[in-house]
Amino acid sequence: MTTGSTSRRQDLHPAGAQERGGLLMEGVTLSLGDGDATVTALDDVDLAVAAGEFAAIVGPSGSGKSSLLAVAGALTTPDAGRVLVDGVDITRASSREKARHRRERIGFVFQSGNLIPALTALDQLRFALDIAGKRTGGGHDPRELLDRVGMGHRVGHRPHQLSGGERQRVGIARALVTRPAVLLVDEPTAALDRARSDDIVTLLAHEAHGFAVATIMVTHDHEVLSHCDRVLSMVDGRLSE
Ligand SMILES: Nc1ncnc2c1ncn2[C@@H]1O[C@H](COP(=O)(O)OP(=O)(O)OP(=O)(O)O)[C@@H](O)[C@H]1O
Repeated sequence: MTTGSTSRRQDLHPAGAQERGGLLMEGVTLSLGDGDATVTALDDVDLAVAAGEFAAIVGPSGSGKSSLLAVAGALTTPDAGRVLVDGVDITRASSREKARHRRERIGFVFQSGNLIPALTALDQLRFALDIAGKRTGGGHDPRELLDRVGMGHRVGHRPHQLSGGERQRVGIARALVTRPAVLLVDEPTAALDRARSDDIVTLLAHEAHGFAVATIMVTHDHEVLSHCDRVLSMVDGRLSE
């Protein structure tokens, strides 16, 4: 773990990474609920995650971590502030454009893979490419990517034929196959034991650096933080280093 000094960040960037914009959030504020029940889920949040950087966000339950991922992923529009993904302001986009940004520029990894039950590992990735309009170009080769994440021997398996760690590997490959600029990861180790949790977070760090993806992982698992380049804390909707 480092504090993310400039020199370290530059060291982490593979060639070409500087051409990508990563994630930038400026003055992001989000209120949820109505009337007396209104909660400030995000309170003037500033965050810059560079291409190829792997940042973790920790904080107590209800502090705003999921809200931050939702705003960064163009799922929720903030009340104020702006969010740039690879240089594009997603807060000003129409619903249709937001959906396109999500498909083309943003990858999501959930707690336990969230794979489609009927599809093989290979088809999970092909389907993601289809949805992003990248089946014939612009994405990674699905077989090569599955091989890279250690799943080359399981391409024909469906989710129920895979272990929890294997499902998570396929979920990570699926999120990366479209070559997103930003990868948003929500509690990826919640369903895994210690050894598999370390494997999965090591893989995320490797791919964030190798593919120059700005990666944000929300986690309650403090044991995996040593694999991250930066750790940020969220308390009452405010983010601090
Ligand atoms: N749809 C909603 N309507 C009203 N308040 C909400 C809504 N969603 C979340 N909140 C509130 O916003 C705040 C931030 O919630 P958020 O889910 O972002 O926290 P979190 O840090 O992800 O929590 P956890 O670690 O438990 O998942 C909390 O006070 C929560 O109760």
